[in-house]
Parts: sequence; C-alpha cells; structure tokens
Amino acid sequence: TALAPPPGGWRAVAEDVRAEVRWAWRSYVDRAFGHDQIKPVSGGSEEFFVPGHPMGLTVVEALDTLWLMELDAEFAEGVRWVKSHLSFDVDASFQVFETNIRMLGGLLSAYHVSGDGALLALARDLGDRLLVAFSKSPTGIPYRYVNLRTGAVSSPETNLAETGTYITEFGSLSKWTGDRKYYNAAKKAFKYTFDRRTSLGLLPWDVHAETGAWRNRLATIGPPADSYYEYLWDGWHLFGDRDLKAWWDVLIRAILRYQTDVVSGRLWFAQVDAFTGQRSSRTQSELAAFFGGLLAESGDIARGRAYHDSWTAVQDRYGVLPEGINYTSLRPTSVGNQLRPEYADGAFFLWLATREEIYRERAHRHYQEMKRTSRTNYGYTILRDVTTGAQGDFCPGYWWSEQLKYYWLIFSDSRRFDYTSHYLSTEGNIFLGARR
Ligand SMILES: O=C1NC[C@H](CO)[C@@H](O)[C@@H]1O
Ligand SMILES: [Ca+2]
Repeated sequence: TALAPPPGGWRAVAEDVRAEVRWAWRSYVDRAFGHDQIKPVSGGSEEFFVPGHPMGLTVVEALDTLWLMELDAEFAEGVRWVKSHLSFDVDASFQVFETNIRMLGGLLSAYHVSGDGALLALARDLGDRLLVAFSKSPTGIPYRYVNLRTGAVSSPETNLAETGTYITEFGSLSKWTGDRKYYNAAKKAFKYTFDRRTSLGLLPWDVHAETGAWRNRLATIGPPADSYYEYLWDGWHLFGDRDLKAWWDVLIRAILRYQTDVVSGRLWFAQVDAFTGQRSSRTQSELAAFFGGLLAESGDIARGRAYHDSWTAVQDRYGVLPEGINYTSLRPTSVGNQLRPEYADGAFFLWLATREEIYRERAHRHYQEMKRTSRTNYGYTILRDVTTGAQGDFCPGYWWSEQLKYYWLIFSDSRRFDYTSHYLSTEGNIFLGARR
C-alpha cells in the first residue's frame, strides 16, 4: 500500500527524524553517557563488549549520524567523550567482527566527517590490536576473538561474515595512514575462502581459521555469510580492486544460479547444499533484506527491486518485519525484531539507484511503524513480538548508526552528503561522500 508524500513533504519527515535523534541522544547522555547501551524502557544502561567495562559504543556509533544531521553540539559532545575516555588498552577478549564494524568503523567515519586526527590515531591503535587476530592465524583467516591488551587470540571456529567483513574499514585505515598492512590482511582472508569455493562456486558458511576446513555444507545470503558478499562488491567500489570484482562475479553468478527461488511469484534466495546445490530450507532471515540494495548497487536493479518487493509483502503483513520467516507462508520463524535496519538499508540503496518515490514511501512506512511500536520512555526499544507489540528493554548500537542515518539521507537531501559519490559500510558508517 503506497503512502503519498506527507503534507509537509519529505523534508518535514527528515526534520521529524532529526528531532527524534536529538531527543534520544539527550536521554542517552542524561542516563547512560559512556555506557555501551541505554535500556530505553527502564532508563538503565549496559555493556555490549565486556560486562562492567564501558566502551561508549552508542557514542561511537552515533557520531557520523549526528554530524550528517548537523547536530553539531551533540557531535562535539560525543567527540569530547571519546577523546577523554576511550582507550582500547583493555585486558579482555573482544569479538573481532563486531569491534571492527562498530568501533573501528565508527571512529573512521567520525574522522572522515571531521578531519580530527585524534580520531584517526585511536582508530589506528584499535586496528593494530585487531590485526593480531589475522597475523597469528596460520591461514590468515582471523580468529573470532582477540584480547586487546595481551593479543591472546581465541575461537578459530568462525564463519564467512566474521572472516570477510573488514576490507572497507581496514582499507580506509590503510588509505588514511599510508600503511597497507591492514588492507592486505583483510584481502588475504577473503582470498583464502574464495579459493576454497566448491565446484559449483558456492561457499559453505562455517570455516576453521587454523585448518581452513569448511565446518558445514550449507550456503546462505543471510547471516552468518551476508556481509562477506557485500564487502566483495564494496571493496571493488571503494578501492577499485579488480580481484574483488572478479571474486564477486564468480560468487554472485553461483548464488543466482543455485539459490534463486521464486515462490508465489516472489523472489527469494534459498539455503542450499554448497556441494550439490540441493535446496535445504525455504526460510529467510530479516537480515538478508539488505541484499536487494546490494543487487541494485552492483547493477542488477531488476532483481534488487524484486527482492525488496518480496520483503515489502512481509512489511505490509506485519508492519514491523519479524526476525525470520518461512517464505512459502510468510509466517514468522522468529517473532521479535531487534530494531533491525536492513529493510530501510535496502530501500535507501534502491532509491539511490532508481530515485523512484516508491522507495521513499517504503522507508517512510518503516519509520512510521518503528515510531508506533518501539518509541518508549528514554528512546527506542526492541520488540519481543511484532504480532503483539510486546517490547523488550534494549537499544542496539547499530540503531544509532543505521536506520536513523538512512531515514535522514533519503528524506532530507542533506547538504553534507554527496548523493552521487559515497560509501556507507555494513554498519552504515560513512567512509566516502561527507561534504564538510
Ligand atoms: O551487518 C550487520 N548485521 C547485524 C546488525 C544489524 O542487524 C548490524 O550490526 C549490521 O548491519
Ligand atoms: Ca549490515
């Protein structure tokens, strides 16, 4: 059901988003400043990486969003906190994937929008501590965890997304520091798994960092593989690396050939056995909804459009997408929603590729439904059940970095964003296209 542009036009929607962000940021500063996450119903706070050891996750995730929205006082407040409180010299094991896309990406995007060298220095310090997970691995595939102070690594049992979602953060760090070691480590990890693709050109999603052996047989475009494919295209787009483009071409061709699944006229991507191509399930994670935007970015607008249409049928039915569905019935396989951004992510990139109003209308519906169901005392909270509206008491860091930014950029025609030449990471962090 298409929504007509609202009375005040799209800019009015953008102003509404900015007012919501200013209010939610104020609540966070007043009640949880420096903690990783606010608990938006109770007004409490909690940590994401290390229990009892705040890393200011929400501050770091929000910085480039605040800047793009011209909330300059709030941006300065966040940068001041980072410069006076944030240290990575912590004797605890951090998940390499999450620390990279959230903290390294957040610092790099804050540096990109401000030019503040102290933020690049912090990013480089973190990059050096994360690099140990790659350099200590016999295959170059990173361990899942690294102790940021001691360099101790752990959990070689890992997956595609956590071995292949580094090239744009590490590559930007290499570009801005002049040291190629970060880019090279991220690319080496990519090449190792690509070289072990099956005869069908598909990738199982679980891998062992020390032996390099596959630990399962199934291929998916959803988690825990999703951003591996995203970053192959992104690395080509951002750095012009022809190897990454060649690897993307091989893998996307196999995905389209073996995982495409049209049910009741709707396009989905099945999980299949990577060695035989046999379909294993007709379920789909909401996190896969970004893929329509990625297909459009890579030039396949028709399939990107069709895949986002499929997810729109789900949004039309539930208002807020459930975490997972069975796509033969569209019934939920998981009824919550962790304030997920992927549908808005896909709508934003399809709008950038087509400039068709329908994608603004879809993003607007996503925003309206989020306000209707997730707004609470001190910000926005997750849903335990999209069919009843039952809320949790949790606000994930990516909420500050993703859908708020996508809403702002799709509705505001922001003067601080280059709409023709840009790059946003899988966490929504901007590494190209900020206009100071
Ligand atoms: O790539 C990602 N996956 C999970 C989160 C959003 O659902 C977020 O951290 C990021 O978009
Ligand atoms: Ca993502």
